[in-house]
Amino acid sequence: MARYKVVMVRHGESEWNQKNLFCGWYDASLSPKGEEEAANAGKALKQGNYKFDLAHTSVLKRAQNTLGSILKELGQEDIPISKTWRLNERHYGGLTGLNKSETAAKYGEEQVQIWRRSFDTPPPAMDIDHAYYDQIVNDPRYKDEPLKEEFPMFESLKLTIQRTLPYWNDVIIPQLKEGKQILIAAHGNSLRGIVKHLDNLTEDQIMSLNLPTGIPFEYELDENFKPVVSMKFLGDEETVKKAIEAVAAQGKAK
Ligand SMILES: O=C(O)[C@H](O)COP(=O)(O)O
Repeated sequence: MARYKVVMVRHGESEWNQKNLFCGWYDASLSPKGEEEAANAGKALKQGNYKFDLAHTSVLKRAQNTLGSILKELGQEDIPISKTWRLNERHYGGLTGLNKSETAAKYGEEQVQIWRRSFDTPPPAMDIDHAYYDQIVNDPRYKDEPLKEEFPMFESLKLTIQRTLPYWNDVIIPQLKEGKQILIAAHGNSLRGIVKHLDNLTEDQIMSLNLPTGIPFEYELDENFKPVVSMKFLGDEETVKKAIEAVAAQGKAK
C-alpha cells in the first residue's frame, strides 16, 4: 500500500541536448522543443489532476524553467520552490562542451557509454584552462555553496549521488512525512541517482537506465519509502520508449 507519492521530471530538451554536447554544470537554456516538452508535461499533470504543495529544482535554468512552465500550466505558480545545487546535473568535467558523437568517434562508443552511464567511473576533470571553468566555478550562484573544497571538477554518478542523497534524506523525506505533495524538476543524472537509491538498482542495472526529457514520472512509496510503484511515466508507452531510445542514441558515433 502506497503511503507517499512523489513526481519527478527531467528538464525539457536543452540547447546543448539539441547540439548533443556534454552539458553538466553549464547553464544551457531550453530549446524551443524543450519549452514545448515542459508545457506538455504541465498539461499531462493537469490532466492527471495533480496538486503540489511544493517543488524542488536545481540552480540551473533548464530545470528551473521546466518547473516554471509546468506550474504555469497547473495554475500553481505560487507554491514554494527550493533551488539547490544538490539537484544539479552530474558535473561532466573536461567533457563539458564536447559533442557526444564526436567524442564517441574519437574514444569509442564503449568509453562514452561508461562516462555517461557507469556508476563510479568519472569523466576527466575540468582543469583551470577549460573553456567553461571560469564561467562555472566563479558563477555568483555558487558563492555560498558548494564549499570551495566541495566544488566538483568532475562527477561520477556515485559522486553525484553522494551530494544529492543528503538533500533527499534531510529535506524531501521530512516533507513527504508531513504529507506534502512534491514535484522535483531536475536532470537526467541527478534523477538517475535518486532512482538508483529508491529502487536499489545494481551498478549493471543503472548502466542501462536513460531518462527522457520532459516526461514526468511518479513513485509511490510505502511507509519505509520503499517503492510500491516505480517510475510510472505520465505519457503513452510508445512516446516514452522512443524518447528513452533517443537519449541512449546520443552516445553513438555518427
Ligand atoms: O549533461 C548532459 O549532457 C545531459 O543533460 C545529460 O547527459 P547524458 O544523458 O549524456 O548523461
